[in-house]
Amino acid sequence: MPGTQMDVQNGVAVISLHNPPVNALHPSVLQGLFNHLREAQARPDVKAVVITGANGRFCAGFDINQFVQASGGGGIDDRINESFCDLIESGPKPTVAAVQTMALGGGCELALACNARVCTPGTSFGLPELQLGIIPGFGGTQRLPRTVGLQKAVEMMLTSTPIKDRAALKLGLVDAVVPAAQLLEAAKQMALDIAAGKRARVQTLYRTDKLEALGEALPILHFAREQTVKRARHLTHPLLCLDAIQYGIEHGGRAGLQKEVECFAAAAALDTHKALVHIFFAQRSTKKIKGVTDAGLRPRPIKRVAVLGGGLMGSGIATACVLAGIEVLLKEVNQKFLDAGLGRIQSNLTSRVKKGRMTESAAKAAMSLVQGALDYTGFGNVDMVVEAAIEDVKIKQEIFAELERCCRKDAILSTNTSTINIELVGAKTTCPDRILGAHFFSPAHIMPLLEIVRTNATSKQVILDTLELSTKIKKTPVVVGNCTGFAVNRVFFPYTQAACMLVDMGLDPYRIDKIVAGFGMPMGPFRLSDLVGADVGLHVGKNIIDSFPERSYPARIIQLLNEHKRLGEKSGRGFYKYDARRRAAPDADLVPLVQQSRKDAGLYKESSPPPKMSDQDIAEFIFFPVVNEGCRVIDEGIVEKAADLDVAMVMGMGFPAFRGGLIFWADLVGADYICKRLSGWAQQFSGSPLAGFFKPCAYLEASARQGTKLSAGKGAASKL
Ligand SMILES: C[C@H](O)CC(=O)SCCNC(=O)CCNC(=O)[C@H](O)C(C)(C)COP(=O)(O)OP(=O)(O)OC[C@H]1O[C@@H](n2cnc3c(N)ncnc32)[C@H](O)[C@@H]1OP(=O)(O)O
Repeated sequence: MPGTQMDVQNGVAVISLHNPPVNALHPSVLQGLFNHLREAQARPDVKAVVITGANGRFCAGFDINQFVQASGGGGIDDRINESFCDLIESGPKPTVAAVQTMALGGGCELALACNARVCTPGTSFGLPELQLGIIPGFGGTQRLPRTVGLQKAVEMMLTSTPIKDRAALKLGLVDAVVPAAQLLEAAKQMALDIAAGKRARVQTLYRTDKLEALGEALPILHFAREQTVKRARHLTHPLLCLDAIQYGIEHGGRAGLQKEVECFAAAAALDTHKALVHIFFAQRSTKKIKGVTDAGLRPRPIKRVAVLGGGLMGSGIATACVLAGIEVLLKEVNQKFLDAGLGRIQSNLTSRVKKGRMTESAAKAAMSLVQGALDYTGFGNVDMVVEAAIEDVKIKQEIFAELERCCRKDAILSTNTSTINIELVGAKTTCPDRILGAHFFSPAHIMPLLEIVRTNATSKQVILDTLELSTKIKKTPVVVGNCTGFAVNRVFFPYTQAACMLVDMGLDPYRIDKIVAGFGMPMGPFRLSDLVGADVGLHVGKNIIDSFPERSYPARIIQLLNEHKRLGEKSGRGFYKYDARRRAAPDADLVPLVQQSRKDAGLYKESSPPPKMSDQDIAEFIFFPVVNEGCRVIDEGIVEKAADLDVAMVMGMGFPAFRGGLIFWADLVGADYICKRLSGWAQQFSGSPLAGFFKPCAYLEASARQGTKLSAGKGAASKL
């Protein structure tokens, strides 16, 4: 049961938070804390109080589960802030926080309310509430600026980025950093020193020495607001956070606390908060696979990986591995390609050094983990192979047959194919249980998602080991079933196809891109097509069309771009034209291609006006077919749960996290509405092959009819 414990020794009451694994502030922990504080403040044998966390961790903040269970901010109100002021910051006896490992969110706010803080090396301090769609609610908007200065506090809150012990010491967020074994003693001594008047008792809420003068503070806040509107124009809660900070600066910390409560409640009422909390838990639940992670197996460590192919993908995968300390054997077909592959890994590492993300010596150490190879010598030593050769079934089949001969009998054999059936890839082997897809997204050392594609034959152990690898190389894994496009590319195929259809219907591609970016995607479908390359688009599109001909729109414009060598960014022209710095601009030369595509499609006559469609119509025309395909993927069991698809869409395609992922968003819109709109378009195109593109699938229809949530999963919506 979550709670607190109190132990009084030599005049100091040590109160520890207990709620494994991260001592989150569950209401019963807060209740226990306040009860113990009241007791300690009243007891004559207590001179001072130390607050710490059990099991080597201080606290990761308010219990986020409460936001799911209780609506409207999980029951956070101004009574908690009053207790922080009256029992921790300004009670009769001084308080010191003894912090290990982490003080995040409410945990950091708790530490800030104490009169001093001591921590262990490596501890992180931060207020990451904004990443959950809320703002700090236990006084962080007031106490952090008064501790580290406004500029730094605003940066920490708006970016949700924690700082480490050394930086915290420099900024005055902690008073001392001591080894773990000395933490409690140091904190107790500091508390007694404050009680004895040997050390000043700091009540942060009333401090002004670290705050910039009003004339300096207001421009900082103004600039932060401008930047927020520019970078996160869909989000309100960062502005609410700035409102609370500003109010406190103008009216004092105590009034600021009141404003913080109001702003917190306003943020907590928004869908953004619900969506981001959903993503927080969904991201953690992708690692829990029924029948695999609960099967009592232990993951085998992967220390050596062979990567086949040193192209963009292979070199990115190799980079991700060496960054995690994994040895890599990079194989290429000839010395020239091998040198190019090694060069790419080196330049990935150099770029990290330039950005200050790693030291030169760390980059050198990482590069030393890579060994080049032109044949399969050395493959007998690897724990796993990731094949990233060209997308050709025959070549892949030969490679896998060779891998079975050269690798250990327990080595995992994976392919990074984005389109080819995994069973086909392994067809010429006798070890289907060791074969799976490890589908990385480009650039593989940066993109956070790893689709782990299992076939019916892939063993639990192999899936478990690959899950472990994903954690090691800092990727979020999503385990998916084997089908064309797997989860991400399959669900997203209607995205580009619907956008191309709109162009063929007479709409301007640049308007479409603007609307889709306005929806929250990092870029519109045409800008994305240019980034990926029209040649890649054509190749992937062909696979999709071959697999799902009854619901595909063969986008002629992509073919025309290929014919005219307008492959996108890499060739300087695609839907857009690009300058030397790869900045995109609309291109008038695209017009003849668009006209040709429209002529071929026969959906629009140049002499008539384009159809009248609002921005919302356009967004729905593009995203609702994507939802429809997502429903099929859930229904077919390609993903284990809808939340996995949400994570895959956010991390693989940049679907806005603040909308909670594809299916979470679709449920907010409503299955019934989506189904009606799709049926309307299917009707509009009835008699033409396009009707199939929009036809609602059985799962969506059943959800709409029965009023069940799309996220409820397979079986929830009976198709009868
Ligand atoms: C009023 C206040 O201002 C409001 C708040 O405090 S809101 C909360 C603010 N705090 C945060 O946002 C921190 C969220 N947590 C994290 O960033 C990371 O979990 C962490 C850095 C603490 C630990 O990361 P890591 O070691 O990779 O472990 P991770 O898998 O993320 O978490 C371990 C478990 O703790 C849970 N957890 C982490 N923080 C939690 C929290 N604040 N509440 C409830 N559960 C939490 C996770 O859900 C996970 O549970 P699981 O094992 O059942 O899946």
